[in-house]
Amino acid sequence: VGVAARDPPGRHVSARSHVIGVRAALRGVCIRPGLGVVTAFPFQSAARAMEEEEEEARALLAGGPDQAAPRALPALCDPSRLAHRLLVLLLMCFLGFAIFAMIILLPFRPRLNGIGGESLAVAQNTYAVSWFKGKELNLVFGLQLSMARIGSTVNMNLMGWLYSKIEALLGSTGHTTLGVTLMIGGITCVLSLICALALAYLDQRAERILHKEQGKAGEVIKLTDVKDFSLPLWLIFIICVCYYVAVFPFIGLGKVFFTEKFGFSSQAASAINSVVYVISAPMSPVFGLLVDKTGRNIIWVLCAVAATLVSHMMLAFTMWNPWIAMCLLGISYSLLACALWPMVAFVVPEHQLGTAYGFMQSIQNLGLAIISIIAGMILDSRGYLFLEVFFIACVSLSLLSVVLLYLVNRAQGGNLNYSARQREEIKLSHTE
Ligand SMILES: C[C@H](NC(=O)[C@@H](N)CCCCN)C(=O)O
Repeated sequence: VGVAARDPPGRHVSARSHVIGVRAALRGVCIRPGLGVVTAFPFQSAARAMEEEEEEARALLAGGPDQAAPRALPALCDPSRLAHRLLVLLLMCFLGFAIFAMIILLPFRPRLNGIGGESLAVAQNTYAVSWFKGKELNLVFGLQLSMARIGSTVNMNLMGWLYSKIEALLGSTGHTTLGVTLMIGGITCVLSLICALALAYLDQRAERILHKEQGKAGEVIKLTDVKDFSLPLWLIFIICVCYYVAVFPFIGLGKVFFTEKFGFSSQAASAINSVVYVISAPMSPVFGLLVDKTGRNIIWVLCAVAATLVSHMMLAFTMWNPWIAMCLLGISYSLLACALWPMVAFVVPEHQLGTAYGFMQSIQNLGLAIISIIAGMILDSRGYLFLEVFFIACVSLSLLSVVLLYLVNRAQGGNLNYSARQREEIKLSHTE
């Protein structure tokens, strides 16, 4: 490769031409080092290949706005480099941090945060896949979840303090103090907005620079895409609904459960009830990294759902210290969130990702709305043991769906359970 080369008219060409020569050689062209004499075989197609390559080189060297830019850009501004992806990741995380910090303030917090939080989550998931698929996707989901949890925790701890400071400053309680506190909390949304705008700009810029294809022929986004969703995707949805209905509504009713069944004080019940989210903040990125390094998403989801089942059984049928069960729930929930949500990206084409994630959130929330009502009714009429048995049934259904997903994926030769090495090999073969 390193031989001196001259093009046919005798002009010296740059090192890039060596590469061009070698590429041409690979296409069936023989180059005689030093002389720049090219023997083509077959001549015409090789000459065409050379012409194409030289045209490409000229465009690059001439500094065409799109083609040349990525080579000249510093790492932080180059969308194909890790440094730039990390910048994008930072924006994605702060987008979630701020909005979830604010959501926790809303008077209708239990689910009604639908318009803001859930739509944001769809956008965040779609950005994550678009920027990190085939790279650090599970870790990115873990980090996003972690930042959302930190946002909520910071907020829960800060807002009471802020309210009392404003109360002391204004010398009164009531709506003015509450309004000012909420107003200050709302500033976090401005931070979110800035992150969202920056992300939108960087995303469009990357599309332009990297020539990411948008809306190829036939790739129109339609709501009716839903009817074409594959069986594995539907199973992912079922796992999601059946799993989350046994976690979020349980935490919603958990405080009373711990006071009534285990005789905890109100403060201790609050502490144990929040441990699931407290664990998920540091553990989600760790599990995300683990899933990235090992692959095998279905197996991790299976472990997470099975561990959740054990945790609910401990809470239902034993009087063991409930901290053990709740810590297990926290760990398994963090693992599930990192391994389950990124799987969607493996079973739908990129242009349907937003629809798929939107649909997943919708049915998750529909399930949560219905099950929360049913859970309340069971609690009122039958008490906590029945309620726990109900949650155990939901998790068991989720477990069954994971096993089905494993079998379907295997039968169809799907990629959901590939090891990290298999994924890497496939990526390399596509690059080649
Ligand atoms: C990752 C998973 N996300 C959800 O459940 C979404 N519905 C987003 C929730 C956003 C806050 N309402 C999770 O939080 O475990």
